[in-house]
Amino acid sequence: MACDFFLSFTWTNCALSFVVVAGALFFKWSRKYFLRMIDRRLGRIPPGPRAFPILGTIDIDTKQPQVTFRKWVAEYGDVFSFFLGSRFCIGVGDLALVRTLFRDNRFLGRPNQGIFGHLDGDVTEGILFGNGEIWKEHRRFALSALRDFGFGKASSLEKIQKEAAYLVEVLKEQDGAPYDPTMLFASVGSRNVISDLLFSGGFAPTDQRFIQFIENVKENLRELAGPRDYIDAFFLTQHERKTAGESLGTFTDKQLVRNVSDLFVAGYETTSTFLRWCMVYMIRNPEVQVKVQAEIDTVIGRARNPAPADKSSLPYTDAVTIEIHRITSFVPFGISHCTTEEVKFEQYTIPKGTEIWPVQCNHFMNPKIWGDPETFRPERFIGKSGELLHSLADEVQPFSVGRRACLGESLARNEIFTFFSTILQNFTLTSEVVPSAEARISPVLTPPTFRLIARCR
Ligand code: HEM
Repeated sequence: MACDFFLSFTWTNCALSFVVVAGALFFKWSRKYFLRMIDRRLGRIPPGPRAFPILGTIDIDTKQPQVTFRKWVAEYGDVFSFFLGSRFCIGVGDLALVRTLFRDNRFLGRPNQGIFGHLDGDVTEGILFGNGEIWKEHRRFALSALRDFGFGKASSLEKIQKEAAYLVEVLKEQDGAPYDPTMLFASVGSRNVISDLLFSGGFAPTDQRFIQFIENVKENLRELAGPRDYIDAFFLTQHERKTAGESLGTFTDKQLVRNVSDLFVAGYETTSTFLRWCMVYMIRNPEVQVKVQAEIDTVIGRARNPAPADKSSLPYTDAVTIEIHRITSFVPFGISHCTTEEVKFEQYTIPKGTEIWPVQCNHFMNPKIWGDPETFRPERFIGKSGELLHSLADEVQPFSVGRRACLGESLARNEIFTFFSTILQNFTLTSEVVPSAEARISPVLTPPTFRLIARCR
Protein backbone atom coordinates (compact mmCIF):
# COMPACT_ATOMS: atom_id res chain seq x y z
CA MET A 1 0.00 0.00 0.00
CA ALA A 2 2.73 2.42 1.05
CA CYS A 3 4.67 1.31 -2.00
CA ASP A 4 1.67 2.09 -4.31
CA PHE A 5 1.33 5.52 -2.75
CA PHE A 6 5.06 6.19 -3.17
CA LEU A 7 5.01 5.10 -6.82
CA SER A 8 1.96 7.17 -7.72
CA PHE A 9 3.51 10.16 -5.91
CA THR A 10 6.75 9.76 -7.90
CA TRP A 11 4.85 9.48 -11.19
CA THR A 12 2.78 12.55 -10.38
CA ASN A 13 5.97 14.39 -9.52
CA CYS A 14 7.62 13.32 -12.77
CA ALA A 15 4.58 14.31 -14.82
CA LEU A 16 4.43 17.68 -13.03
CA SER A 17 8.14 18.32 -13.55
CA PHE A 18 7.74 17.43 -17.23
CA VAL A 19 4.84 19.86 -17.62
CA VAL A 20 6.76 22.64 -15.82
CA VAL A 21 9.95 22.10 -17.86
CA ALA A 22 8.00 21.80 -21.15
CA GLY A 23 6.03 24.94 -20.24
CA ALA A 24 9.22 26.85 -19.41
CA LEU A 25 10.85 25.77 -22.69
CA PHE A 26 7.71 26.59 -24.66
CA PHE A 27 7.65 30.06 -23.07
CA LYS A 28 11.38 30.58 -23.73
CA TRP A 29 11.17 29.56 -27.39
CA SER A 30 7.85 31.32 -28.02
CA ARG A 31 8.43 34.56 -26.11
CA LYS A 32 9.73 36.33 -29.20
CA TYR A 33 6.83 34.96 -31.23
CA PHE A 34 4.20 36.36 -28.82
CA LEU A 35 5.96 39.74 -28.60
CA ARG A 36 6.08 40.02 -32.38
CA MET A 37 2.45 38.97 -32.70
CA ILE A 38 1.47 41.79 -30.33
CA ASP A 39 3.63 44.16 -32.40
CA ARG A 40 1.90 42.95 -35.54
CA ARG A 41 -1.54 43.53 -34.04
CA LEU A 42 -0.51 47.06 -33.08
CA GLY A 43 0.90 47.76 -36.57
CA ARG A 44 4.45 48.18 -35.23
CA ILE A 45 5.80 45.54 -37.62
CA PRO A 46 4.62 44.72 -41.16
CA PRO A 47 1.67 42.38 -41.71
CA GLY A 48 2.19 38.85 -42.94
CA PRO A 49 0.94 35.27 -43.13
CA ARG A 50 -0.24 33.45 -40.01
CA ALA A 51 2.39 31.81 -37.88
CA PHE A 52 2.53 29.41 -34.95
CA PRO A 53 4.73 29.39 -31.87
CA ILE A 54 7.99 27.47 -32.44
CA LEU A 55 6.82 26.15 -35.86
CA GLY A 56 6.61 29.61 -37.40
CA THR A 57 4.95 30.20 -40.77
CA ILE A 58 4.13 26.79 -42.14
CA ASP A 59 2.26 27.68 -45.32
CA ILE A 60 5.40 27.68 -47.45
CA ASP A 61 5.69 25.65 -50.64
CA THR A 62 9.05 24.05 -49.84
CA LYS A 63 9.58 22.98 -53.46
CA GLN A 64 8.87 26.43 -54.85
CA PRO A 65 9.32 28.93 -52.00
CA GLN A 66 9.65 31.76 -54.52
CA VAL A 67 6.01 31.20 -55.51
CA THR A 68 4.89 31.50 -51.87
CA PHE A 69 6.90 34.69 -51.34
CA ARG A 70 5.42 36.31 -54.42
CA LYS A 71 1.96 35.40 -53.17
CA TRP A 72 2.74 37.11 -49.85
CA VAL A 73 3.86 40.29 -51.59
CA ALA A 74 0.58 40.32 -53.54
CA GLU A 75 -1.37 39.83 -50.32
CA TYR A 76 0.51 41.97 -47.79
CA GLY A 77 2.50 44.48 -49.86
CA ASP A 78 6.18 45.06 -50.56
CA VAL A 79 7.15 44.73 -46.90
CA PHE A 80 5.79 41.77 -44.96
CA SER A 81 6.78 39.70 -41.95
CA PHE A 82 7.00 35.95 -41.43
CA PHE A 83 8.61 33.40 -39.11
CA LEU A 84 11.06 30.68 -40.01
CA GLY A 85 10.60 28.48 -36.98
CA SER A 86 11.22 30.99 -34.21
CA ARG A 87 13.37 33.29 -36.42
CA PHE A 88 11.53 36.55 -37.10
CA CYS A 89 11.99 37.78 -40.67
CA ILE A 90 10.90 40.65 -42.89
CA GLY A 91 10.64 40.18 -46.65
CA VAL A 92 11.13 43.14 -49.01
CA GLY A 93 9.74 42.66 -52.50
CA ASP A 94 10.73 45.95 -54.13
CA LEU A 95 14.24 46.81 -55.30
CA ALA A 96 14.00 50.54 -54.49
CA LEU A 97 13.19 49.66 -50.87
CA VAL A 98 15.97 47.08 -50.72
CA ARG A 99 18.38 49.75 -52.00
CA THR A 100 17.27 52.14 -49.25
CA LEU A 101 17.63 49.52 -46.52
CA PHE A 102 20.93 48.00 -47.65
CA ARG A 103 22.56 51.42 -47.90
CA ASP A 104 21.91 51.82 -44.17
CA ASN A 105 24.68 50.44 -41.91
CA ARG A 106 22.09 49.18 -39.45
CA PHE A 107 20.92 46.62 -42.04
CA LEU A 108 24.34 45.16 -42.81
CA GLY A 109 24.43 42.32 -40.26
CA ARG A 110 24.18 38.66 -41.15
CA PRO A 111 21.80 36.53 -39.09
CA ASN A 112 22.83 33.34 -37.41
CA GLN A 113 22.92 30.80 -40.25
CA GLY A 114 20.86 28.15 -38.48
CA ILE A 115 22.14 24.65 -39.11
CA PHE A 116 25.13 25.88 -41.17
CA GLY A 117 26.59 27.42 -38.04
CA HIS A 118 26.63 23.96 -36.46
CA LEU A 119 27.83 22.06 -39.50
CA ASP A 120 30.84 24.26 -40.06
CA GLY A 121 31.60 25.84 -36.69
CA ASP A 122 33.06 29.22 -37.61
CA VAL A 123 31.10 30.40 -40.68
CA THR A 124 30.08 33.46 -38.73
CA GLU A 125 33.72 34.57 -38.68
CA GLY A 126 34.17 34.67 -42.44
CA ILE A 127 33.26 37.13 -45.18
CA LEU A 128 30.03 35.55 -46.38
CA PHE A 129 28.31 35.13 -43.01
CA GLY A 130 30.58 37.27 -40.83
CA ASN A 131 29.58 40.30 -38.82
CA GLY A 132 31.08 43.46 -37.35
CA GLU A 133 34.80 44.15 -37.47
CA ILE A 134 35.85 40.70 -38.78
CA TRP A 135 33.53 41.03 -41.76
CA LYS A 136 34.58 44.65 -42.42
CA GLU A 137 38.30 43.98 -42.21
CA HIS A 138 38.26 40.82 -44.32
CA ARG A 139 35.81 42.07 -46.95
CA ARG A 140 38.05 45.14 -47.42
CA PHE A 141 41.18 42.98 -47.54
CA ALA A 142 39.66 40.48 -50.00
CA LEU A 143 38.43 43.23 -52.29
CA SER A 144 41.77 44.96 -52.35
CA ALA A 145 43.79 41.73 -52.78
CA LEU A 146 41.52 40.41 -55.51
CA ARG A 147 41.61 43.75 -57.28
CA ASP A 148 45.41 43.64 -57.20
CA PHE A 149 45.56 40.11 -58.61
CA GLY A 150 42.56 39.90 -60.81
CA PHE A 151 39.24 41.67 -61.08
CA GLY A 152 39.37 43.73 -64.23
CA LYS A 153 43.11 43.42 -64.78
CA ALA A 154 44.39 42.23 -68.13
CA SER A 155 45.83 39.06 -66.58
CA SER A 156 42.51 37.94 -65.12
CA LEU A 157 40.60 38.84 -68.29
CA GLU A 158 43.07 36.69 -70.22
CA LYS A 159 42.57 33.88 -67.73
CA ILE A 160 38.81 34.05 -68.32
CA GLN A 161 39.37 33.84 -72.08
CA LYS A 162 41.73 30.91 -71.63
CA GLU A 163 39.14 29.07 -69.56
CA ALA A 164 36.47 29.82 -72.18
CA ALA A 165 38.72 28.30 -74.84
CA TYR A 166 39.17 25.23 -72.63
CA LEU A 167 35.38 24.87 -72.27
CA VAL A 168 35.13 24.92 -76.07
CA GLU A 169 37.88 22.27 -76.34
CA VAL A 170 36.02 19.92 -73.95
CA LEU A 171 32.71 20.45 -75.76
CA LYS A 172 34.38 19.77 -79.12
CA GLU A 173 35.69 16.47 -77.74
CA GLN A 174 32.07 15.34 -77.28
CA ASP A 175 31.68 15.58 -81.07
CA GLY A 176 27.98 16.51 -80.90
CA ALA A 177 27.07 13.60 -78.58
CA PRO A 178 24.57 14.33 -75.76
CA TYR A 179 26.52 15.40 -72.68
CA ASP A 180 25.50 16.41 -69.14
CA PRO A 181 27.38 19.71 -68.71
CA THR A 182 26.97 19.89 -64.91
CA MET A 183 30.46 18.63 -64.07
CA LEU A 184 32.06 20.61 -66.88
CA PHE A 185 30.78 23.93 -65.57
CA ALA A 186 31.40 22.90 -61.96
CA SER A 187 34.96 21.73 -62.47
CA VAL A 188 36.44 24.17 -64.97
CA GLY A 189 35.56 27.66 -66.11
CA SER A 190 34.52 29.82 -63.17
CA ARG A 191 36.06 27.42 -60.66
CA ASN A 192 39.49 27.70 -62.27
CA VAL A 193 39.26 31.47 -62.50
CA ILE A 194 38.50 31.86 -58.80
CA SER A 195 41.18 29.32 -57.83
CA ASP A 196 43.66 31.27 -59.88
CA LEU A 197 42.83 34.46 -58.00
CA LEU A 198 42.97 32.73 -54.63
CA PHE A 199 45.92 30.40 -55.08
CA SER A 200 47.42 31.15 -58.48
CA GLY A 201 47.75 28.34 -61.02
CA GLY A 202 44.21 27.00 -60.83
CA PHE A 203 43.53 23.40 -61.75
CA ALA A 204 45.39 21.72 -64.58
CA PRO A 205 43.19 20.34 -67.35
CA THR A 206 44.68 16.89 -66.68
CA ASP A 207 43.18 17.09 -63.21
CA GLN A 208 46.32 17.49 -61.15
CA ARG A 209 44.24 19.97 -59.18
CA PHE A 210 44.97 19.13 -55.61
CA ILE A 211 48.64 18.29 -56.13
CA GLN A 212 48.96 21.64 -57.85
CA PHE A 213 47.19 23.40 -54.99
CA ILE A 214 49.55 21.91 -52.39
CA GLU A 215 52.54 22.84 -54.53
CA ASN A 216 51.30 26.37 -54.84
CA VAL A 217 50.81 26.78 -51.11
CA LYS A 218 54.32 25.49 -50.45
CA GLU A 219 55.69 27.85 -53.03
CA ASN A 220 53.73 30.72 -51.52
CA LEU A 221 55.41 30.06 -48.21
CA ARG A 222 58.83 30.21 -49.89
CA GLU A 223 58.10 33.36 -51.83
CA LEU A 224 56.51 35.67 -49.33
CA ALA A 225 58.28 38.64 -50.88
CA GLY A 226 56.30 38.54 -54.12
CA PRO A 227 52.55 38.12 -53.61
CA ARG A 228 50.74 36.81 -56.67
CA ASP A 229 47.32 36.00 -55.31
CA TYR A 230 44.95 36.33 -52.36
CA ILE A 231 46.70 33.69 -50.24
CA ASP A 232 50.13 35.26 -50.82
CA ALA A 233 48.72 38.66 -49.83
CA PHE A 234 47.32 37.15 -46.65
CA PHE A 235 50.66 35.44 -45.80
CA LEU A 236 52.46 38.69 -46.48
CA THR A 237 50.23 40.59 -44.04
CA GLN A 238 50.93 37.93 -41.40
CA HIS A 239 54.65 38.19 -42.11
CA GLU A 240 54.66 42.01 -41.89
CA ARG A 241 52.81 41.94 -38.59
CA LYS A 242 55.14 39.32 -37.13
CA THR A 243 58.24 41.22 -38.27
CA ALA A 244 56.90 44.43 -36.72
CA GLY A 245 56.34 42.53 -33.43
CA GLU A 246 52.59 43.10 -33.71
CA SER A 247 49.82 40.65 -32.95
CA LEU A 248 48.35 38.83 -35.96
CA GLY A 249 44.94 40.20 -34.99
CA THR A 250 42.36 38.45 -37.12
CA PHE A 251 44.95 37.40 -39.73
CA THR A 252 45.23 33.87 -38.38
CA ASP A 253 45.62 30.64 -40.37
CA LYS A 254 42.12 29.64 -39.29
CA GLN A 255 40.75 32.90 -40.69
CA LEU A 256 42.59 32.30 -43.97
CA VAL A 257 40.99 28.88 -44.38
CA ARG A 258 37.57 30.36 -43.57
CA ASN A 259 37.94 33.22 -46.08
CA VAL A 260 39.29 31.04 -48.89
CA SER A 261 36.45 28.61 -48.36
CA ASP A 262 33.89 31.45 -48.48
CA LEU A 263 35.34 32.99 -51.63
CA PHE A 264 35.75 29.65 -53.34
CA VAL A 265 32.22 28.43 -52.62
CA ALA A 266 30.59 31.79 -53.43
CA GLY A 267 32.81 32.18 -56.49
CA TYR A 268 32.10 29.11 -58.53
CA GLU A 269 28.82 27.43 -57.51
CA THR A 270 26.76 30.48 -58.46
CA THR A 271 28.48 31.18 -61.75
CA SER A 272 28.52 27.55 -62.89
CA THR A 273 24.81 27.11 -62.07
CA PHE A 274 23.99 30.26 -64.00
CA LEU A 275 25.88 29.00 -67.06
CA ARG A 276 23.77 25.84 -67.03
CA TRP A 277 20.67 28.06 -66.98
CA CYS A 278 22.08 29.87 -70.01
CA MET A 279 22.35 26.56 -71.86
CA VAL A 280 18.76 25.65 -70.92
CA TYR A 281 17.37 28.97 -72.16
CA MET A 282 19.31 28.76 -75.43
CA ILE A 283 18.02 25.24 -76.11
CA ARG A 284 14.48 26.35 -75.27
CA ASN A 285 14.72 29.48 -77.42
CA PRO A 286 16.56 28.61 -80.67
CA GLU A 287 15.50 31.87 -82.33
CA VAL A 288 17.27 33.85 -79.59
CA GLN A 289 20.32 31.64 -79.98
CA VAL A 290 20.44 32.43 -83.71
CA LYS A 291 20.27 36.18 -82.97
CA VAL A 292 23.11 35.96 -80.45
CA GLN A 293 25.24 34.02 -82.93
CA ALA A 294 24.48 36.54 -85.67
CA GLU A 295 25.54 39.42 -83.41
CA ILE A 296 28.78 37.66 -82.46
CA ASP A 297 29.51 36.81 -86.11
CA THR A 298 28.98 40.43 -87.21
CA VAL A 299 30.91 42.13 -84.42
CA ILE A 300 33.66 39.64 -83.59
CA GLY A 301 33.64 37.08 -86.37
CA ARG A 302 35.29 33.67 -85.92
CA ALA A 303 38.97 34.63 -86.10
CA ARG A 304 39.28 35.63 -82.45
CA ASN A 305 37.58 34.71 -79.18
CA PRO A 306 35.19 37.13 -77.42
CA ALA A 307 36.67 39.06 -74.48
CA PRO A 308 34.98 40.87 -71.56
CA ALA A 309 35.76 44.18 -73.29
CA ASP A 310 33.43 43.19 -76.16
CA LYS A 311 30.37 43.37 -73.92
CA SER A 312 29.42 46.93 -74.84
CA SER A 313 29.58 46.06 -78.56
CA LEU A 314 27.30 43.05 -78.10
CA PRO A 315 24.17 44.59 -76.51
CA TYR A 316 21.85 41.77 -77.58
CA THR A 317 24.13 39.07 -76.14
CA ASP A 318 24.39 41.13 -72.95
CA ALA A 319 20.59 41.54 -72.87
CA VAL A 320 20.15 37.76 -73.15
CA THR A 321 22.23 37.10 -70.02
CA ILE A 322 20.37 39.85 -68.14
CA GLU A 323 17.04 38.34 -69.18
CA ILE A 324 18.21 34.89 -68.00
CA HIS A 325 19.13 36.44 -64.64
CA ARG A 326 15.69 38.03 -64.45
CA ILE A 327 13.54 35.10 -65.46
CA THR A 328 15.42 32.42 -63.51
CA SER A 329 15.98 34.59 -60.46
CA PHE A 330 18.23 31.75 -59.39
CA VAL A 331 19.28 33.38 -56.08
CA PRO A 332 15.63 34.19 -55.35
CA PHE A 333 16.10 35.75 -51.89
CA GLY A 334 19.73 36.89 -52.17
CA ILE A 335 21.40 36.22 -48.81
CA SER A 336 19.48 37.54 -45.84
CA HIS A 337 20.81 40.45 -43.78
CA CYS A 338 19.84 41.34 -40.23
CA THR A 339 19.37 44.53 -38.26
CA THR A 340 22.20 45.32 -35.85
CA GLU A 341 19.96 47.56 -33.72
CA GLU A 342 16.30 48.57 -33.46
CA VAL A 343 15.37 50.65 -36.51
CA LYS A 344 12.41 52.92 -37.21
CA PHE A 345 11.44 52.37 -40.82
CA GLU A 346 8.33 53.97 -42.35
CA GLN A 347 5.57 53.35 -39.76
CA TYR A 348 7.36 50.31 -38.34
CA THR A 349 9.79 49.65 -35.50
CA ILE A 350 12.00 46.79 -36.62
CA PRO A 351 13.59 44.98 -33.67
CA LYS A 352 17.33 44.35 -33.46
CA GLY A 353 18.27 40.96 -34.94
CA THR A 354 15.37 40.86 -37.45
CA GLU A 355 16.29 38.97 -40.61
CA ILE A 356 15.77 41.00 -43.78
CA TRP A 357 15.06 38.99 -46.92
CA PRO A 358 15.43 40.80 -50.26
CA VAL A 359 12.75 39.02 -52.29
CA GLN A 360 14.34 39.72 -55.65
CA CYS A 361 12.31 37.01 -57.37
CA ASN A 362 9.28 39.24 -56.78
CA HIS A 363 10.90 42.31 -58.31
CA PHE A 364 12.06 40.28 -61.33
CA MET A 365 8.49 39.09 -61.92
CA ASN A 366 6.64 42.32 -61.18
CA PRO A 367 4.19 42.90 -64.08
CA LYS A 368 4.20 46.67 -63.36
CA ILE A 369 7.87 46.77 -64.37
CA TRP A 370 8.05 44.03 -66.99
CA GLY A 371 4.55 43.83 -68.48
CA ASP A 372 4.93 40.18 -69.49
CA PRO A 373 7.35 38.86 -66.83
CA GLU A 374 6.65 35.18 -67.56
CA THR A 375 7.85 35.57 -71.17
CA PHE A 376 11.51 35.13 -72.04
CA ARG A 377 12.12 38.22 -74.15
CA PRO A 378 15.65 39.71 -74.17
CA GLU A 379 14.43 42.36 -76.64
CA ARG A 380 12.81 44.17 -73.68
CA PHE A 381 16.30 45.48 -72.83
CA ILE A 382 17.04 46.72 -76.35
CA GLY A 383 16.26 50.27 -77.46
CA LYS A 384 15.18 51.56 -80.88
CA SER A 385 18.76 51.90 -82.13
CA GLY A 386 19.77 48.48 -80.89
CA GLU A 387 21.38 49.84 -77.72
CA LEU A 388 21.10 48.24 -74.27
CA LEU A 389 18.50 50.05 -72.15
CA HIS A 390 20.64 50.57 -69.06
CA SER A 391 17.85 52.02 -66.94
CA LEU A 392 15.79 48.84 -67.34
CA ALA A 393 18.82 46.56 -67.03
CA ASP A 394 19.49 48.32 -63.72
CA GLU A 395 16.25 46.81 -62.38
CA VAL A 396 17.95 43.39 -62.49
CA GLN A 397 20.37 43.20 -59.57
CA PRO A 398 21.06 39.51 -58.97
CA PHE A 399 24.23 40.44 -57.05
CA SER A 400 22.20 42.52 -54.60
CA VAL A 401 22.87 46.16 -53.78
CA GLY A 402 24.48 48.31 -51.11
CA ARG A 403 27.60 47.88 -49.00
CA ARG A 404 27.18 44.14 -48.58
CA ALA A 405 26.51 43.39 -52.26
CA CYS A 406 28.32 40.49 -53.94
CA LEU A 407 32.05 40.91 -53.70
CA GLY A 408 32.63 39.04 -56.95
CA GLU A 409 30.12 40.86 -59.14
CA SER A 410 32.54 42.25 -61.73
CA LEU A 411 34.39 38.93 -61.97
CA ALA A 412 31.13 36.98 -62.33
CA ARG A 413 29.78 39.36 -65.00
CA ASN A 414 33.00 39.09 -67.01
CA GLU A 415 33.03 35.31 -66.73
CA ILE A 416 29.41 34.87 -67.69
CA PHE A 417 29.65 37.12 -70.72
CA THR A 418 32.89 35.57 -71.98
CA PHE A 419 31.95 31.91 -71.43
CA PHE A 420 28.47 32.38 -72.86
CA SER A 421 29.55 34.28 -75.97
CA THR A 422 32.52 31.98 -76.65
CA ILE A 423 30.33 28.87 -76.48
CA LEU A 424 27.76 30.38 -78.84
CA GLN A 425 30.44 31.60 -81.20
CA ASN A 426 31.55 27.98 -81.59
CA PHE A 427 28.44 25.85 -81.16
CA THR A 428 24.73 25.51 -81.81
CA LEU A 429 23.08 24.09 -78.72
CA THR A 430 20.24 21.59 -78.66
CA SER A 431 19.18 18.61 -76.59
CA GLU A 432 17.42 15.30 -77.25
CA VAL A 433 14.59 16.44 -74.97
CA VAL A 434 13.99 20.15 -74.47
CA PRO A 435 14.81 20.73 -70.76
CA SER A 436 12.12 22.15 -68.55
CA ALA A 437 12.61 25.59 -67.00
CA GLU A 438 11.33 24.32 -63.65
CA ALA A 439 13.91 24.96 -60.96
CA ARG A 440 15.01 22.84 -58.02
CA ILE A 441 16.10 24.61 -54.86
CA SER A 442 19.51 23.52 -53.54
CA PRO A 443 20.28 26.16 -52.12
CA VAL A 444 20.18 28.32 -55.26
CA LEU A 445 17.61 27.49 -57.94
CA THR A 446 19.21 24.93 -60.22
CA PRO A 447 17.99 23.74 -63.62
CA PRO A 448 16.89 20.15 -64.09
CA THR A 449 19.48 17.68 -65.34
CA PHE A 450 19.70 17.72 -69.13
CA ARG A 451 22.04 16.45 -71.84
CA LEU A 452 23.51 19.14 -74.00
CA ILE A 453 24.22 18.58 -77.67
CA ALA A 454 26.85 21.11 -78.77
CA ARG A 455 27.30 20.98 -82.56
CA CYS A 456 30.24 22.86 -84.05
CA ARG A 457 29.10 25.74 -86.22
C1 HEM B 1 26.28 34.63 -61.00
C2 HEM B 1 27.14 34.73 -60.03
C3 HEM B 1 26.88 35.30 -58.67
C4 HEM B 1 25.71 35.72 -58.10
C5 HEM B 1 24.31 35.74 -58.70
C6 HEM B 1 26.04 36.18 -56.76
C7 HEM B 1 25.11 36.71 -55.88
C8 HEM B 1 25.42 37.12 -54.60
C9 HEM B 1 24.46 37.66 -53.66
C10 HEM B 1 22.98 37.87 -53.94
C11 HEM B 1 25.12 37.94 -52.53
C12 HEM B 1 24.51 38.52 -51.24
C13 HEM B 1 24.71 40.02 -51.18
C14 HEM B 1 24.05 40.64 -49.96
O1 HEM B 1 24.18 40.10 -48.88
O2 HEM B 1 23.37 41.66 -50.09
C15 HEM B 1 26.51 37.58 -52.72
C16 HEM B 1 27.49 37.72 -51.77
C17 HEM B 1 28.80 37.35 -51.96
N1 HEM B 1 29.38 36.90 -53.14
FE1 HEM B 1 28.42 36.55 -54.86
N2 HEM B 1 27.39 36.04 -56.56
C18 HEM B 1 27.95 35.51 -57.70
C19 HEM B 1 29.30 35.25 -57.92
C20 HEM B 1 30.31 35.47 -57.01
C21 HEM B 1 31.72 35.31 -57.30
C22 HEM B 1 32.33 34.95 -58.65
C23 HEM B 1 32.39 35.57 -56.14
C24 HEM B 1 33.89 35.50 -56.00
C25 HEM B 1 34.67 36.20 -55.39
C26 HEM B 1 31.40 35.91 -55.12
C27 HEM B 1 31.66 36.21 -53.80
C28 HEM B 1 30.71 36.66 -52.90
C29 HEM B 1 31.01 36.99 -51.51
C30 HEM B 1 32.36 36.87 -50.83
C31 HEM B 1 29.82 37.43 -50.93
C32 HEM B 1 29.59 37.91 -49.51
C33 HEM B 1 29.69 39.42 -49.46
C34 HEM B 1 29.52 39.96 -48.04
O3 HEM B 1 28.82 39.37 -47.25
O4 HEM B 1 30.11 41.02 -47.78
N3 HEM B 1 30.14 35.84 -55.70
N4 HEM B 1 26.67 37.09 -54.01
